[in-house]
Amino acid sequence: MAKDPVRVLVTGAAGQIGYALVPMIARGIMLGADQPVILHMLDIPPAAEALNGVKMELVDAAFPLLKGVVATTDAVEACTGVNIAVMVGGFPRKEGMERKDVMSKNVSIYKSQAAALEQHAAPNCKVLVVANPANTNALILKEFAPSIPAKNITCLTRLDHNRALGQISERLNVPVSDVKNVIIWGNHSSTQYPDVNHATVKTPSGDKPVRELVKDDAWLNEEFITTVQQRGAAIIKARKLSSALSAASSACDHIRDWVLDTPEGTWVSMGVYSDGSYNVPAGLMYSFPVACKKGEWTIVQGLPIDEFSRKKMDATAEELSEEKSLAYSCLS
Ligand SMILES: NC(=O)C1=CN([C@@H]2O[C@H](COP(=O)(O)OP(=O)(O)OC[C@H]3O[C@@H](n4cnc5c(N)ncnc54)[C@H](O)[C@@H]3O)[C@@H](O)[C@H]2O)C=CC1
Ligand SMILES: O=C([O-])CC(=O)C(=O)O
Repeated sequence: MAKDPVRVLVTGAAGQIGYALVPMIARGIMLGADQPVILHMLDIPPAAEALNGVKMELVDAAFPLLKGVVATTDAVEACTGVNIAVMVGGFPRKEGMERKDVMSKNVSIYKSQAAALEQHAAPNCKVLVVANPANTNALILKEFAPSIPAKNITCLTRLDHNRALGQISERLNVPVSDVKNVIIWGNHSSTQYPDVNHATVKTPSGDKPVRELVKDDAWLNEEFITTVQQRGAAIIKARKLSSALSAASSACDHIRDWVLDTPEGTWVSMGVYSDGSYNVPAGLMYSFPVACKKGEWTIVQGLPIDEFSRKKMDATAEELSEEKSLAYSCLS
């Protein structure tokens, strides 16, 4: 029997990530090749005409799984009945700007959209915040939508996770699909800590630790980390626009794994509401290693943390605490 359609909201759908993301969703890349979808697309009035153009292209592409499109500038209409909300709308970082600079423009958007989601989304709606500052926007959304369970609100660090896999794959000249279990700890910012201490590569003689294969701790502890931390800025420098196709693809990976499970023995990175695991202060939206089963993520527990990692995990937590205070000061 055919499945009922799932309603997926994409905010900022007339923007660059939106333009890459909506066809991926309509093709089944986010929710599976047998899952019909109805797309809800929200943007602001100045982008209404462009949004309508995206809707026209979705019709023209004749996607078999796409059962309907709502394109609107009304947040209530956009949020009504949605099962999944991918929050991309906001003001992006431009060359030379730090994520802090985009804070005040974005947190007020997330406060008001929290209310629309809380009141109008389907029960148990899963939320992924992509727009920067992603962790803090997600935290504000959580704080101002108290009836949505905290575990349903997440932010995107899967792009950073995938960037880390990509760097290891290139360095070792192995397929990226053979590399797994890197971790992004903390903030989606240049203080994030990409950790390879538990990552492995599939080889003909079994899974081997990345450190053993790379045999260059200096590279792993310095250049690898800064390359991943600074990748967003490097893309902006090269394209004069921030990452879009990789961000869209990673957003699909994030939701797909959350809804359809991570493979046994594999974890991914997601920004989630901290419960104090790994001595990360509770109450921050912090990226952890998570495994997903039956639509629920759980933080992978018990990984040994060395002193080098501890310092980096604490530094990114510190930045998130500062962002949280700054966000509240922007709202007051
Ligand atoms: N977490 C991550 O890994 C990544 C996050 N980003 C962030 O994603 C966001 C989107 O990036 P792009 O698509 O490149 O930006 P963009 O500027 O091309 O698109 C943003 C869209 O949001 C719309 N928008 C603005 N305010 C809105 C509101 N209140 N409600 C609904 N829509 C609204 C704009 O009109 C625009 O169409 C940015 O904040 C960017 O920094 C980008 C790459 C990776
Ligand atoms: O760096 C930016 O502003 C865009 C982004 O979040 C990324 O590419 O990781």
